[in-house]
Amino acid sequence: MAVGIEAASYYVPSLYLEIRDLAEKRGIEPAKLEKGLGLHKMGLPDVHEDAATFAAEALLRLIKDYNIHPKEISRIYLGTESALDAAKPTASYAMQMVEKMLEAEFGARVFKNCDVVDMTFACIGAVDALHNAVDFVRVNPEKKAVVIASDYAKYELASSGEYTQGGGAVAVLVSSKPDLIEIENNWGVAAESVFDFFKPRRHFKKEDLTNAPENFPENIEIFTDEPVFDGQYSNQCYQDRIREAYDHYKEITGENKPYEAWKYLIFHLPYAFHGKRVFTEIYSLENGLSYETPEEQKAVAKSEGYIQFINDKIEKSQRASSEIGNMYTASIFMALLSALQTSFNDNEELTGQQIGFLGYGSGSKSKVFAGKVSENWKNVVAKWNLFEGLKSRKAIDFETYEKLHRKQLKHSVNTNYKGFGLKSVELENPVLKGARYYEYQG
Ligand SMILES: CC(C)(COP(=O)([O-])OP(=O)([O-])OC[C@H]1O[C@@H](n2cnc3c(N)ncnc32)[C@H](O)[C@@H]1OP(=O)([O-])[O-])[C@@H](O)C(=O)NCCC(=O)NCCSC(=O)C[C@@](C)(O)CC(=O)[O-]
Repeated sequence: MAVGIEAASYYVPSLYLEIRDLAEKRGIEPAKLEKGLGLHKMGLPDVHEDAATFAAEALLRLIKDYNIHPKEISRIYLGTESALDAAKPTASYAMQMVEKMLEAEFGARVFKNCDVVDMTFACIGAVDALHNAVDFVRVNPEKKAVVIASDYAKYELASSGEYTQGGGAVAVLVSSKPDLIEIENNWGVAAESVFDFFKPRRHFKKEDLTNAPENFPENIEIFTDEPVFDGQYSNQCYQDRIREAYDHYKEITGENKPYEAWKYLIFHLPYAFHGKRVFTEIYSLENGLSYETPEEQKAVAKSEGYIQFINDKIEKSQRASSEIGNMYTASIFMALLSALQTSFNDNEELTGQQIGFLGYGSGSKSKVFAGKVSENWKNVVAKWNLFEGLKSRKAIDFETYEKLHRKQLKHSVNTNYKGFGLKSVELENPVLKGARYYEYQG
């Protein structure tokens, strides 16, 4: 039975900063960011936006654009690492926002019987959600599930992660009528617990710990919005995990060089050029090329064969990432949208083509799997207008960016915005302290 993605939609935050402006202010050569990492713009949430509003926007668009009856949705699985609360799922906030918008047409609490949950494993959480949703539909072919990937990738100012920031959401409808892409049931998996990138949630105090060792510092403050990370080590973990998951995929499928059959290779993209930079290892192993020394690795990356391979199989998936930045869980889904939108715009025919996916989440895990493009794919893509949509965002200057980052702005940059927005956070009432309230501004 065919199971996969029937429909897809996305939301990108309404503001952006030109990467050149950041490079200039931080004293970084713009060519390093543009030509080395493939960065052009950095997508940024306005004051009223967060992972919940991104998710709600993408979900509402999915329902409206494809005329989905919301009661047909049995499950909403949200992959995120930008959770707004450690207990109440971000999916529940998104669900409530969308329910309110649908009330006039479908009545109150349209998702009353919908199974809603968050899944977290850094950037691979939404691939896990997809994996689970696909399994769910395989067992229940008459049912449908929505997977949402929603995140805000925020790093410390002036850190090496700063220029890779971004955000947004992608929502997909998973069913046994996969009009966009059928997902095959072969999942290469590789996991290892490492500290390449993580977000410790507590402010540690020695007095709070019953068994604190003698040398435990009196008070450690760790802020939670921004990750603790080691950039080059995270690159290495990513490269190791995808190699292991790719090997596992080969073991499961018995295929020899699976990537050769893939029309596109869709990676988790922490920045646009990451996939093409790390795939050199698998490419070398598959083609019997030496990959030991840095010189040999450079030679593979610069070889005519590899450059042709990138142009054919990876480049189109990078385009949206260059304009948005890291979307964490949503990056791999956006890379798929980017490749399909480009093929659509170029009038290419993709029906029946196989697409390979290489997901990664820090901490760490990779999943490698494949899908087959369906006959109706163009009808699904026709709703996106991805690159046109990106043009409607508003550019901000560097000073505004820094204030936004430091949470120093009291009002939205786009006062006349249209869409979901955070209206208030309860600070006084002890039984509601921290509750977040959202409204739609039409
Ligand atoms: C990603 C890094 C490590 C990059 O770190 P970096 O130090 O900014 O850059 P680099 O030195 O690794 O690479 C710069 C590239 O620019 C080139 N370059 C240099 N100068 C020029 C010039 N003038 N003209 C043209 N090119 C130039 C240079 O040659 C090189 O290209 P190469 O040749 O190696 O391919 C950093 O940005 C970082 O720490 N980011 C945050 C962590 C991260 O994104 N890690 C990625 C892997 S882990 C992951 O993907 C998971 C994650 C992060 O999404 C989180 C999750 O799972 O939740």
